[in-house]
Amino acid sequence: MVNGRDCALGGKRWWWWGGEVGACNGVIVVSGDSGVIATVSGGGNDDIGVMEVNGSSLNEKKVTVVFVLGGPGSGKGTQCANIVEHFGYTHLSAGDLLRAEIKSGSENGTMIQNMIKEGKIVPSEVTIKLLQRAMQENANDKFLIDGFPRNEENRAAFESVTGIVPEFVLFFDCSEEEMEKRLLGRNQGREDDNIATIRKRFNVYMESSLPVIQYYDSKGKVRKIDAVKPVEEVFEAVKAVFIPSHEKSVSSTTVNMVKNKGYEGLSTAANNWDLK
Ligand SMILES: Nc1ncnc2c1ncn2[C@@H]1O[C@H](COP(=O)(O)OP(=O)(O)OP(=O)(O)O)[C@@H](O)[C@H]1O
Ligand SMILES: Nc1ccn([C@@H]2O[C@H](COP(=O)(O)O)[C@@H](O)[C@H]2O)c(=O)n1
Repeated sequence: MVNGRDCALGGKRWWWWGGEVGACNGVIVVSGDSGVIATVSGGGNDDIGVMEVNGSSLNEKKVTVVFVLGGPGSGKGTQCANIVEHFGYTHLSAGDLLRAEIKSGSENGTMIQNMIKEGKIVPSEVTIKLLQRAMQENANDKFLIDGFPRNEENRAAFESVTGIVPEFVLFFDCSEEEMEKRLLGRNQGREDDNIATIRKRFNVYMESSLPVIQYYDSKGKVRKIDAVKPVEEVFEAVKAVFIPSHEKSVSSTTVNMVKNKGYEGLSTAANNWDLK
């Protein structure tokens, strides 16, 4: 599976990978299968990830993660931009991180480029490392992870390496016909937005990604959105998922007050509020 070692410490499980243990910044780490424990202070090497397993913690930072899934072209990136603006999340697109890795001249660049051209899924180890680094480098503690996990290997490896369980999974449900039309019209110069690669991406989505969505559905974590509708209508449905339930009930109360008692000053805002 993933390159790393784990061990019990203080009743918790810890995982580390990459670099030298002594270079890690102020975190307790474990030096391998023998269970030798080292407490490290000072130093600093961003390539090392140390996480508490079985808790949503990343380098001692508690994080909230929402996975954003759906077929290629279902509108994940478009809606993530809206969510960032309205709800203060940081958007991490696995595909964008992989494309940036190609541009950076990384040793994995050629392999990643070939996988993307073929619509295939890059090994989890590579993608998870990019996601971890992006979360560690960002001061925010709320992340939308878009286009990940793409298969069972992605899902299981992310969970065991980071210990992060998603808050929920936002699933954009869209017909293949509509997705194909959108991808062919996207016009962002992406090497994989051609009909041959699009077909391969659809096959990978059906065979490998849908089972992941089904897995989370069985855990009651999927929030399904009808993504065939226009952008604004899709976002109305997305908002209803992100607005905490207590806020919804407060606005519901407000609407009832407006309806029952005629609070005219509040009526426009309250009536425009989309209650779901
Ligand atoms: N609801 C919508 N209606 C019509 N067009 C849309 C809608 N949402 C997004 N689009 C357009 O469809 C194209 C694909 O959208 P987007 O890049 O957000 O999809 P995606 O799911 O992130 O794709 P990928 O998985 O390939 O990265 C873009 O050109 C975008 O402007
Ligand atoms: N978890 C992932 C996500 C993406 N890829 C590769 O990137 C391509 C483009 O992804 P988008 O989300 O930007 O459409 C995708 O087809 C894969 O080749 C991946 O390997 N693993």
